[in-house]
Amino acid sequence: MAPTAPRAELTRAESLIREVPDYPSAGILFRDITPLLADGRAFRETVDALIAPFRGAFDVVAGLEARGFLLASAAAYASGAGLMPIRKAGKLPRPAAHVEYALEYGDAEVEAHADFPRGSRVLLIDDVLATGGTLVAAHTLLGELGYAAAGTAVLFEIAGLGGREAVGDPTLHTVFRS
Ligand SMILES: O=P(O)(O)OC[C@H]1O[C@H](OP(=O)(O)OP(=O)(O)O)[C@H](O)[C@@H]1O
Ligand SMILES: Nc1ncnc2[nH]cnc12
Repeated sequence: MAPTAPRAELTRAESLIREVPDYPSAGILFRDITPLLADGRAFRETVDALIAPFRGAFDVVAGLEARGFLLASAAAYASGAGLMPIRKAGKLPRPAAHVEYALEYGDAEVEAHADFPRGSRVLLIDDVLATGGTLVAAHTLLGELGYAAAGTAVLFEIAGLGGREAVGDPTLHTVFRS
């Protein structure tokens, strides 16, 4: 696995995150990571930085639909771990667990298959932490499936919305924060 990039490289990657006011609704400052993903070097360095604290401590990477998939699949590939997609309700043919939750701009439901042995160590990855509703739901889902939380890694943490406190995971690692 690649070594973690120098801070200057990560600062450049962070500068690529675009702020979009009033999307998807009035009053929301949307953090758009697509320009960062469009830059191959920044994409690779941020994925490496996401998983660096958890090296050797997980068997599976779980990603939240949809933007979390982009990071989690790259992280799973880079680390040789399996990939667990946590999908919005109604997208999986044989969901084994289902959780409803609220996020910064709406409500949602997530589901997952039980394709890994109970006790598997799962690293949870998402792009943005806002209120924490999504990650709390994902942790509940992992618990219902009998998996062990190996850690939580997020690309961008929005401060001031209580997300870190809601998630309450001492391992929570965020590469960038507002
Ligand atoms: O901390 P929270 O308030 O829960 O918000 C964070 C979540 O919101 C976004 O997902 P969204 O459901 O908008 O899905 P998307 O990736 O399909 O855009 C983002 O990708 C996180 O998963
Ligand atoms: N402000 C925000 N920007 C991007 N994704 C989000 N998910 C929840 N709040 C968000």
